[in-house]
Parts: sequence; structure tokens; C-alpha cells
Amino acid sequence: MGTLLRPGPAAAAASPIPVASSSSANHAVAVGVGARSLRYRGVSVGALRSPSPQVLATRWRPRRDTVVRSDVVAGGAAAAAGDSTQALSDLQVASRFRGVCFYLVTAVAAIFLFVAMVAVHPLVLLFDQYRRRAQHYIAKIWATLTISMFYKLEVEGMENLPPNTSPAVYVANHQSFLDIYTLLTLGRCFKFISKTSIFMFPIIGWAMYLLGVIPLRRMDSRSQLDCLKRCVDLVGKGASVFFFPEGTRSRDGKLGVFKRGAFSVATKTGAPVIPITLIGTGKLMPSGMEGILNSGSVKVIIHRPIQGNNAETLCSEARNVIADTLLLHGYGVH
Ligand SMILES: CCCCCCCCCCCCCCCC(=O)OC[C@@H](O)COP(=O)(O)O
Repeated sequence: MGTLLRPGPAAAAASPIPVASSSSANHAVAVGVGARSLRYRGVSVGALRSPSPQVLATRWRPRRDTVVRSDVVAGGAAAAAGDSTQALSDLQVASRFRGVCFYLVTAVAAIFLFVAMVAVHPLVLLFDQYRRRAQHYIAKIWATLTISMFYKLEVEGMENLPPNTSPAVYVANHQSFLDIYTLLTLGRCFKFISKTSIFMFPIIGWAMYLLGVIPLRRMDSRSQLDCLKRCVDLVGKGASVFFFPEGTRSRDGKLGVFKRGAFSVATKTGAPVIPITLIGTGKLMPSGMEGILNSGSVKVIIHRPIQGNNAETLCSEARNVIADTLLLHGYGVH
């Protein structure tokens, strides 16, 4: 993998924890996905916007089972204009229908499983306050049940996954909400770091509280420091933590810059970093298109643990191994 073209070492940004800028991110949605759609239809305009057209050409080879953002927009506009022949195609309707079914299944499963979570919580607090294995097991059931009906999941490198008794810092690329479901199926008791707004979701937000998910106000430097402190504390007590070092879902499908926070937790605690590459979730449910679910499959690649005492170096190593794997699978990296 080391022989692949790489854009350079991971550029660690100034703030230690990933912070998203929503306005620029939204712009990226419009530009990036629009470019994909043109490529998808065989027009080469997308190449003008990408430094790596071969990569995009590979990645966005025509697929009849994938709806991209501009398809939905175009379909909606046509419908509004009263042109029934250009209304949403069967394909788009199928992706939307699949999306509705997905949320129905996951909501019903969550209602029942949340009751189980509440029931075991006193015991969890008494006997397993930091790892909360029972709660994570229930979350694993929820995720497995949900995704098993909608996409095929392949996991490579299970042997690299440390046991729940070994604290570690897990990091992965982030393309979609489906990343969370996919990662929960691994059955490891890592604490996600989550933006605070997700805690507002009924049931899911409450379940996150029971799981011990760590809240982060992304634009608040004090919250960032508190979050890192909590992570160091948890790892010291035998639990694991999970970061998306890009801090936000990729809008154009390419791997973004990694923040250093996760890696400073690893160097402060001596815990290993476990890099994970997620492939395909962004095609199934792209960022900004949470209402649809395309058909397809997802691959998870768990890389070998890396260790070190320099956060910058760990950050570059982890990003490089994920970037190489994404390039190998036809994705781009920034
Ligand atoms: C009741 C059944 C069990 C329910 C278990 C629910 C467990 C949910 C764990 C949720 C962990 C959420 C982690 C989110 C991490 C995070 O915050 O990443 C940022 C993004 O994603 C969205 O950012 P953006 O792309 O900028 O909108």
C-alpha cells in the first residue's frame, strides 16, 4: 500500500478536536456532488474540479443503483414544473422508499432496545461504569438488526481489533451517518465523541447518554479541552474512545484533514491507535441526503495498531494508512 500516490503528510490543524464549518461544508456539497453527477452521466465537467480525474472516474463509474444529490434535485424540480415524465425515476423512488423503511426499522428496534438499556443501567453503573459492556452489546444488536436488512457488510482485519479489556484510541474516516451503525456492529466498547446536537434526538440521544458518549461543542475550545480530558481519563480507567479525526462527514467523498486530538489522547495515555477505513457508506447514504438509502455494500478494514509518543507522527501514520486504502478502492483524498 505504501507505493500509492499520497497527497502528503496529514496536515494537523490548529485546534486539537475536529471543528466543522457548516457554510463552507454546504458549499462543498453543492460543488462536489454536482461534479459527481456530471461524471455519472458521462460528461467530463467533473474532471475540471478534481485534481485526480482517474480516481473519480474509477469511483464514479456509472451505477444504476445509486442516487446522487443532483438526481433528487432535478427530479423534484421537474415534478414541480408539472413534467410528469421527468419526475423522480423508479430508482430515486426506490432509494427513498428504502430510506423510509430504514428509519422505520431502526426506530422500532430502538424503542424496544432502549427499554433493555434502561433496565440494565443500574447494574452497569454499579459494576462496569467506564466500559459499559452491556449497553454496547445492546447497541450492537440495534445496529446489526438495522443494517442486516439493508446492506451487506464485510469486515477485514478483525484480528487487529483489540479485546474490550484493552483500552485503545480508534479513528476512522467519516462519510455518512451509516458509519455509526457500521462501527457499532464491531462490538467494541469505545466511547464516540459526538456533537451535542445529536444528543437532542429522542431515544437515540438518551441511549447515547446511557452508553457514555462524550459530548463536544465543536466551536468551543473549552469544550474541546474538557472532551480531551474526559477521553484521557476514560482510557486511563480501561475504556476506549472513538474519534472521526476529520470532525465532520466528507461532503465530496474525499478524505479530509485530520485533527490531532485523538492522537494526543493516545500519546498521553500510551494507548494504541487503531485506524479503520470505512468504504461505501457515503455511497449508500451520502452526507446531506439522509432521507435516501441506496443499495450496495459496505466494507470495513481494521488496520494494525500503531503506537508512538509523538501525536503529529501518529496522526500522519493513521491518516496515511486510511488514505492509501481509500485510494486503493478508488476514492480521493485531499
Ligand atoms: C436504543 C438502541 C441503541 C441506540 C444506540 C445509539 C448509539 C448512537 C451512538 C451515536 C454516536 C454518534 C457519534 C457521532 C460523531 C459525530 O458527531 O460525528 C459528526 C457527525 O456524525 C455529523 O457531523 P456533520 O457531518 O458535521 O453533520
